[in-house]
Amino acid sequence: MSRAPLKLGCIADDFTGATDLANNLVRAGMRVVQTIGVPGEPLAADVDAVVVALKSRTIAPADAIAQSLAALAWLQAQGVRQFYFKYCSTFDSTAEGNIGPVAEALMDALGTDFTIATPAFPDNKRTVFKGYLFAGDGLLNESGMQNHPLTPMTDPNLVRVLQAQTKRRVGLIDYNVVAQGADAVRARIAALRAEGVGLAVVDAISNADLLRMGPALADLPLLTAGSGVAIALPANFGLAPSPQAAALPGAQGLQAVVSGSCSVATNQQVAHFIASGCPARAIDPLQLAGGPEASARVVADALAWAQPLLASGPVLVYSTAEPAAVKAIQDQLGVAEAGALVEHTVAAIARGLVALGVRQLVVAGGETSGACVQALEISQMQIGPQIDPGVPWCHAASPVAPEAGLHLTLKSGNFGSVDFFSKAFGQLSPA
Ligand SMILES: Nc1ncnc2c1ncn2[C@@H]1O[C@H](COP(=O)(O)OP(=O)(O)OP(=O)(O)O)[C@@H](O)[C@H]1O
Ligand SMILES: O=C(O)[C@@H](O)C(=O)CO
Repeated sequence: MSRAPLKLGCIADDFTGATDLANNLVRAGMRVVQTIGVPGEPLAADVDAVVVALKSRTIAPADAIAQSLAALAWLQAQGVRQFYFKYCSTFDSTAEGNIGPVAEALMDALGTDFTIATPAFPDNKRTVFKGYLFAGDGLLNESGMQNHPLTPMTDPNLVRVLQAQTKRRVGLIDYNVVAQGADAVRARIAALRAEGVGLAVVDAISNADLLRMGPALADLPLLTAGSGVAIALPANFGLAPSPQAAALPGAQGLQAVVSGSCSVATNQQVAHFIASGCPARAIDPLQLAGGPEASARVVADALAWAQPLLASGPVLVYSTAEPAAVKAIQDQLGVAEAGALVEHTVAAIARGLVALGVRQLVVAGGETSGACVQALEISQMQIGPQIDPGVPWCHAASPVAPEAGLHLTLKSGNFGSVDFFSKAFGQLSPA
C-alpha cells in the first residue's frame, strides 16, 4: 500500500447517516470519502477516513451483519487504525435490531470485548442522560419517532433497547462519569469490562461532553455511535479543523428536491416550500400498487409536470405525509411493500430529473436517499460544506450526469431548518 493507513474506517447503516458522519469528520479536520456500498476495488484517494454507506438499517439482521462484515473486510484490507459503526441519532431499530446484532458481529470479527454505544448528537438536539435518549426537548418516544414508518421507537431507555438486541451485557457510562473527564471514563470502561459488560451506552448532553470523553476512546478498536462522537476523534490523530477539507467544484444546472421522508421535520419543510409558492407535486402511494406499469406512469407524469417548471427554479416531488396518512397506506399495502414501492418510484423520478438537467439535487430521507443514489449509479461522494448540522452538500460523478457530475445533499428525515429546501441551493457557489 503506497498511501498512509486510514485513521478511521466507518460503516454507516444508511446513506444520509453516512454523510452526516462524514460531515462531522470533515468539520473536525479529516479528509473524507464516502463510498456507496462496499467498493469493488482498493481505495485510490489519499484521505484520513472512509465512510462506507450501507442501506442496512431496516433489512433482516442476518443480511445487515453480512453487509457490515463485508464492509469491515474491505476497510481492513485498506489498512485502518480504528473502526466506527454509525447508526441513527434516534437509535432507529426494528424489533430484531440491527444495531445490536451488527455491533456484536463487528466486535467478534475484530476480537474486541468492549465498545461504546452513544447516539448523542447535541448539534441536532439528540442528548443522552442516564441512558435515556432525548430528541429535542422530549424523550425519544414522544418526539414523533414513535410513529416512524419503518422503525417506530417506543422506548427511550437505550440500555433496555440495546439489551433486547444483544447477547452481551449492556451497561451505562453515565453523566457523572463523563463530567469528570477522560480519565474517569477510562476507569469506568475498565470497571465495566471487569464486570463482563460488552457494550456501554454513554451519556452526553453537549459537545463539551463528547470532546471530554474523546481521548478515552482513542484505544478502542471499535466505536458504535451516531455522528456526534465523531467531532472528538480527529484530535486523537493529531488533526485540527481546516477549510480545505470541505472544498467542492462550482455548482451548475437545474435544481430539484425529492422527498420520501415522513419525519416531523420533513413534513414541516415540505409545507414551508409549498407555502412559499414553489412548485410541488405529491405522489400517491396507492397509485403505485398496480405493478411496474403503474409506477412507470407516476414517474412519467411527475417528470412531464416538472420539465417546463425547472427553468424557473427548484421543484419538489414528494410522498411525504403525516403519520395518519402513512398508517392508512401501510394498512392497505403493508409496511415494507409501501416503503419499497415509494422508494423505487421516488428514485426513478430523481434519476429522471437528473436526466432532464438537474445538477443540484436535494433528497430527503435516509432510505429514500439510498434508493436515489443507487438509481443514479453513484459509487463515491466527496463531502463539502455543511448546510445545517448533519447535512453537507456533496459532489458525485454519475453516468446520468456525464462530464461535471452533480451536487447532491442527502437530508436525514429529522434534520434541517424549516426552510431547508430553498436555503440549501443558496449555499452552493456557482461554477
Ligand atoms: N406516503 C407514504 N406512505 C407510506 N410510506 C411512505 C410514504 N412516503 C414515504 N414512505 C416510506 O417511508 C420510508 C421513509 O423512510 P426514509 O428513511 O426515507 O425517511 P426518514 O425515516 O424520514 O429519514 P431518516 O432515516 O433519514 O430519518 C421510506 O421507506 C418511504 O418509501
Ligand atoms: O444520526 C442521524 O440522525 C442521521 O445521520 C441518520 O442516520 C438519519 O437517517
